[in-house]
Amino acid sequence: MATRETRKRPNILITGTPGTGKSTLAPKVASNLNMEFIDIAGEIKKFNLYGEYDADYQCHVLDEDKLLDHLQERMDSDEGGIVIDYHACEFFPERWFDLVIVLRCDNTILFDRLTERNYPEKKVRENVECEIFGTILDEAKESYSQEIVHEFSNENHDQMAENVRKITELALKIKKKK
Ligand SMILES: Nc1ncnc2c1ncn2[C@@H]1O[C@H](COP(=O)(O)OP(=O)(O)O)[C@@H](O)[C@H]1O
Repeated sequence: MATRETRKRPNILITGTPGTGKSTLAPKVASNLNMEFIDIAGEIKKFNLYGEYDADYQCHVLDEDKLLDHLQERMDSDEGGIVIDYHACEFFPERWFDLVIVLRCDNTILFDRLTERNYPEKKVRENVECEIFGTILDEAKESYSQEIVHEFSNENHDQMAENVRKITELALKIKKKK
């Protein structure tokens, strides 16, 4: 079972409210660092890692234990070098990550992005409120050591390019440390 001290290459979690740009940015970071990107949302669907059906939101609910079991072998490997993105972070084992990146976005920009996805009005509102309250950032700070949590605004393409550069730099610094 690898730790931050034993892992050959860093594992990176990109998190943030839905719509903050995780699935756009994470593959770019992985490619920049020649690391593996795991598409969590895709794997949940492909391997049916669901629990019960939520009638309110008319969708299946993730079974977190099934997801953790599914990821464990790769995430506990001494190799490391994995980038994942997910809109929650508190249920992953703290030992899995060397960097936790929380993407942020102005709530009006986020509102437009989520509306464009045709989310139901209730789901748009709840996600925008979550971003206003900084819920994901709070979860990250409560779940991981402060020094590995970084918050980046991700509102336009210049910021995305700058964020890819900064995250790459942070990851390479960790690699050099070993
Ligand atoms: N930095 C950015 N600047 C402008 N648009 C962005 C940026 N990041 C993502 N987007 C756009 O915002 C929408 C949501 O991005 P996405 O990566 O799907 O978010 P998430 O994976 O966090 O839900 C997409 O239409 C995407 O093209």
